[in-house]
Amino acid sequence: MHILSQLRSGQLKGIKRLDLSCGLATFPEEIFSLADSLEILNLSGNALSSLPDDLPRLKHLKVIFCSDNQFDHLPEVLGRCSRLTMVGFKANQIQTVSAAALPSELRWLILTDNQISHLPDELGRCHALQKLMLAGNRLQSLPDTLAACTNLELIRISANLLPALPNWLLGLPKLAWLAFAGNPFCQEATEQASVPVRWQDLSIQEKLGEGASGVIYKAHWQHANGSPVAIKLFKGALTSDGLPQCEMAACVAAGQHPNLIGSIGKITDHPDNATALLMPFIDKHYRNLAAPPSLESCTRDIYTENQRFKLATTLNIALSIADAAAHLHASCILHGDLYAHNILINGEGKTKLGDFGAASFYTPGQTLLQNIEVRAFSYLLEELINITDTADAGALKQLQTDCAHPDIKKRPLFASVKTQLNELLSANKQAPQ
Ligand SMILES: Nc1ncnc2c1ncn2[C@@H]1O[C@H](COP(=O)(O)OP(=O)(O)OP(=O)(O)O)[C@@H](O)[C@H]1O
Repeated sequence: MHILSQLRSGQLKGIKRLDLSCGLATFPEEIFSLADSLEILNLSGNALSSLPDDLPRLKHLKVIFCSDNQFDHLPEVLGRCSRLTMVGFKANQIQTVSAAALPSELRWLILTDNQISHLPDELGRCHALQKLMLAGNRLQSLPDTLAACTNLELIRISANLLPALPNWLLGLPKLAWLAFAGNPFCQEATEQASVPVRWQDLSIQEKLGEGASGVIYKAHWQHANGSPVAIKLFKGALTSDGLPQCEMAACVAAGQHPNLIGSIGKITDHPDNATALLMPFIDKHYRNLAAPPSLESCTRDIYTENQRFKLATTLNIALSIADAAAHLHASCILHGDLYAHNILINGEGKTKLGDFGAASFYTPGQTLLQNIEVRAFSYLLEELINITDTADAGALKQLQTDCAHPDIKKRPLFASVKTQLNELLSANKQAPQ
């Protein structure tokens, strides 16, 4: 984080990224002194309601974040910033998004947690769009023109007022991550008999991890016979993917599976009325398979450079995740965020899929939605193949290509994926090592 005096004194000359959060009510003119270098401007957490008309003077600007400010419209000047590819205006009071506000090279648009009831048809002209985050708005419809955004890979439309899931979603050839829970058309979760857990019966210990939506703590629970548990304490009423109560409902409904982190129950009686979920504790030998996407990679996870697997390990990881996904689909749950960064893995290659923040319930009549998740699996498979030491990944690559088929109907379902992976595992065991 930078401070205003550094900017004013000229200390920041030449920087590519500026982060300023200091109660700004107006855009500091001094930012233009960085016009020759600035690519990423983060003004989140201020009191801004407008941007200057001459913003395009920041001629290298690629990314702008203005989350947690006071905008009531998406500033039209953004549409004139020719290099802008990422626009993040989460948690404002935006009601109006006009066509003029959309930069032509837009890849990533975040308008989560606003008051938007209408989006312009011209959004469909943003052909580079890969990531569209609209959870927590008042949308009653989406522009049909979005069918032309064939590069869209991730869509969040949870917690809106949509009467139905648009048909064109199933025609998007690259769509892999979809979240739609908390809309009027959605299946209510059948309330599962989950164990009631009282906050008073828990003693909180160290922090285990933190994501955008919550903080995870280790804890002891009176009824756990001495074994540790984990708590996810949600940060707010809305996450970047949807509503905490939808996440908890899906996590509880998912039940038990060896490759899911799973849940124990919903926590009641939190002193600040925070939403919280009790989960089994996953021991410290497990770590995240990858880190979440960067601004550059947009939709693709980041792996550490020296991470390599043998073919047998890759096949086992793939099989365990296909099995977990098949288990979820058997209960009509779409995970919605099937990503390596949501998979914990231990030294023996055992995996646990977690984070149900983007999960949605679908009806048995919407089974084609499963094929969207199969595309997410294909990305995971592609990444795993890239870090696998083998001269013979041909058959696995073919499976990956099939799972990524641009025609959603031609992708295999997870049951078939599992069969194929089992065959590959048997063949690998018989091959000379
Ligand atoms: N049951 C658990 N036991 C141990 N560690 C856990 C457990 N659940 C989560 N963690 C740790 O906490 C991290 C964050 O968890 P999680 O992905 O659920 O948070 P999040 O807020 O939903 O993240 P996101 O940014 O994707 O919304 C995980 O990556 C993992 O390292």
